[in-house]
Amino acid sequence: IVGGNTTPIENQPWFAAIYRNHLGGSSSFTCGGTLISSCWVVSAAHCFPKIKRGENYVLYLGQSMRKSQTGGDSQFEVEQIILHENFSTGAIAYHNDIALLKIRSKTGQCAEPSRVVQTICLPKAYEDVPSGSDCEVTGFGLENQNDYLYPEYLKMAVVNPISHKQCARPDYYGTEVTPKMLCAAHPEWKSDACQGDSGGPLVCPIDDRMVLVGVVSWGIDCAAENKPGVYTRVSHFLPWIQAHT
Ligand SMILES: NC(=[NH2+])c1ccc2[nH]c(-c3ccc[nH]c3=O)nc2c1
Repeated sequence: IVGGNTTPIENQPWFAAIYRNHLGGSSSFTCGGTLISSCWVVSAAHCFPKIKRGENYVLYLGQSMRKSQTGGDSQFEVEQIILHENFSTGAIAYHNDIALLKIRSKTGQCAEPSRVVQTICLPKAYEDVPSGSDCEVTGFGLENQNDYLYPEYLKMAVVNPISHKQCARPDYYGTEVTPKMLCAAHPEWKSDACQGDSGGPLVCPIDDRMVLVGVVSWGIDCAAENKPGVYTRVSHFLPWIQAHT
């Protein structure tokens, strides 16, 4: 996250941190995710390139610090990874960049709600978010696109959705951006998601509830002028989510 602030997990209790296990026992942070029900986390398909069986990934809920893999009650195995069947890579865009992860604790349980673990609400099918909304994007991604170390603490930034028309302008992303994507940016291009935030949540207040409006997907650079963050538009994938959970 470029700009924004550190945030305790209590403020984003649906946030999931996804790590890849490597041979030899080490693990590296891969992507963010969002808890949508006790057993299911939504993330981005591009986070799981050469689809490997779930055993290669481990997922933490309830963590405000990246390396504090205390294990125990907040650690989950990834039992199943479902990539959108039409996921594809364009010139700069990812298409249908959404994945579902089925999680399971060591004792075979799903997530238990607590002060630091909660599900997020899903939008209604094809529901639009009021433009100009103050939405929140959260993750352990880079604080500056020239960094190479991820921050230790979870961060959150406020960004505003922008219209498809504006985002499809030639000096923005042109025809690379489609109506199944949502663009969001800071009015002065001061904060944005960045590498490592992929898969994480863009949540917006709709009728006094926080709703999962976007999944961090792609962008040119981070917090660059006229280069908004691009998110998978969750409301356009509700039938798919319902069919697979
Ligand atoms: N500006 C943004 N909103 C953004 C979001 C996700 C990104 N993911 C990446 C990225 C860059 C290089 C390698 N892997 C990545 O995911 N850049 C990104 C930029």
